[in-house]
Amino acid sequence: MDSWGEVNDALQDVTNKPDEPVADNHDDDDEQMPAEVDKPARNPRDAGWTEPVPFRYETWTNKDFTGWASAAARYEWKDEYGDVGPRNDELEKQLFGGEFMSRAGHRFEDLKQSREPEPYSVSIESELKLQAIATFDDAGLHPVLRQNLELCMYVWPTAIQCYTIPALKEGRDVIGIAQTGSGKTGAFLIPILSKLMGKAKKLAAARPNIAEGWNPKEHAVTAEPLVLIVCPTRELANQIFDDARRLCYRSMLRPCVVYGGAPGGLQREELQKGCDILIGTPGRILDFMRQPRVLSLRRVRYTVIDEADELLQADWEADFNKLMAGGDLNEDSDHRYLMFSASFNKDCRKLAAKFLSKDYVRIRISRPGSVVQHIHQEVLWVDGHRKKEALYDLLVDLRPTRTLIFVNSKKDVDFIDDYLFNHGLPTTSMHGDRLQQEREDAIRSFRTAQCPIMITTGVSARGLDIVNIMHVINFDLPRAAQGGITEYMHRIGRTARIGNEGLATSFYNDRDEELAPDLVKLLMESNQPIPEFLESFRPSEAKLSFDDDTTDSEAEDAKEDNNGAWAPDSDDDEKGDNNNEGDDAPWG
Ligand SMILES: Nc1ncnc2c1ncn2[C@@H]1O[C@H](COP(=O)(O)OP(=O)(O)OP(=O)(O)O)[C@@H](O)[C@H]1O
Repeated sequence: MDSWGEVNDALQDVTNKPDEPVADNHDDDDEQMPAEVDKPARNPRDAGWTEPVPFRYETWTNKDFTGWASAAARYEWKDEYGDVGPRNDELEKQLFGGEFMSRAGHRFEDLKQSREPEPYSVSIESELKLQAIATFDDAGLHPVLRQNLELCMYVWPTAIQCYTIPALKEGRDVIGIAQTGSGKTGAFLIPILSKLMGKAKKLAAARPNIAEGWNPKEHAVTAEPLVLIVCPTRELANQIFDDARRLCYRSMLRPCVVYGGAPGGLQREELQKGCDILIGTPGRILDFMRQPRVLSLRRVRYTVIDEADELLQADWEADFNKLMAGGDLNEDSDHRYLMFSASFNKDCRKLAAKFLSKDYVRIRISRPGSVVQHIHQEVLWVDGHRKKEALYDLLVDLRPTRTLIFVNSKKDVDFIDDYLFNHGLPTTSMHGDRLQQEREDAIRSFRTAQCPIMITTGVSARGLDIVNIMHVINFDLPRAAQGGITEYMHRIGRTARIGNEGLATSFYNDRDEELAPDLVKLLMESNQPIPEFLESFRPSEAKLSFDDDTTDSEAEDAKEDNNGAWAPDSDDDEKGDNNNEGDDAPWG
């Protein structure tokens, strides 16, 4: 897309205005898709879209299939290596050579720490005087890790990395909050792996010398990871595993990933080859914890909870406690806990504090729950009965670009996918009822742009980092039960990552009114246009207020501080905005 003006013209063609009402015969509770209306006119090929590609049943349903994401190649250490392993050109190409890795965009400057004035607010809560690093060279990183950052083409640290790296160096527990796509994964992986690389030989459990051959019956060991990273979805676990494979390159640290839906046997075998960094979804980690000969958490030094506010929800308390207690088996008191997310309200903060040491450091870059400025947000009025035609029009009117479409139910994912596919658009789709092989195929074909349009539920709202998603479409806006405005923020954060720009278009009609007040505040905060039909939801008070993790004393201070850009909304404090009872249970 060349100009946002061009985008705007296309968007105007799509919407029907609320002042020209079209009869909407939908029962409010009826989530059924409407019957097909007019056939779309333009051909996707004329619009430049590639041919649709069907799901590869023969490949993915082959019982001998071994191409699971969890089996991806990683650097295998040999006993005879000294401190650094030799290069492996083939693997290096696979790990770093990809055109499918996100690269820093032209707005990356906005994410850096040392700009005056900074384009975001920074709040550090700690009795430590935390000295942010300005460059990776300031950070005293292990040389192998430093080289791996170069291979990743990370030139400058982002603000959350600038503060988290020294906090971990000081040996503190951390809550890290920063906007979507601002490098939070690196913020925990870089300092942890750098610290461990120097000591891996001393700390890590014994493992087989795989280079001499691998026979599970003879060589299998119990996995005793030094790092446990827990996250809510399988796709996110795989993505963190990919980052860990890159950053562990040429070191003896061996990452593994475990998640539901994929063969447990294959994952067990990888664990039994030795595992220093374990990434996974809670359900599968707990499964392996019940097999003490396969997995023991007694050596864990770092437990990281990614998307922590999602995993801290009350529904998951029992499992969460078990996971955290598993790590406590480490008799050594030197065990750090870290929690990260782009959203964190006050309730989460209270819960989180129960698991962290008293002197934990809280690092907040920008307001928790805020949206990066380089997402262009558009809200269009589209009546329920013509949403799918509007979606088609939008897709063929804009220049083809990688597009992620969110709907609120699994049934509608299937429906919209069929509709667009049958009208010649190159779609794929994913939701929590799909077989794991279908999920992995969908992500792969979306990532490689074989199918540049993916339709999905909230299961893809958090964490997913796919290069060049230029457009996120909320076919349905999230309901309160699906996380409301927090979910909206995570969904649209799949575009405009690491300093790139992107567009988020949301279809709105009177069934979305419950979201309107929060949506308007978020649009105002991020300097986005407010459409006419949302004008009446503008807050009456001049200063915007939000439900975030600010404490009562900070709230008082903020009320007194008339210069502040934002302040907490004490009325909202009790609400808890993360009740994600949505469509897909996060625990894989
Ligand atoms: N310092 C850096 N320089 C360049 N690219 C980076 C840097 N740090 C991270 N990245 C890249 O930025 C992208 C986004 O990072 P990441 O997925 O960690 O974001 P996030 O803050 O966790 O987002 P979300 O809240 O959506 O989970 C990734 O592709 C990552 O490789």
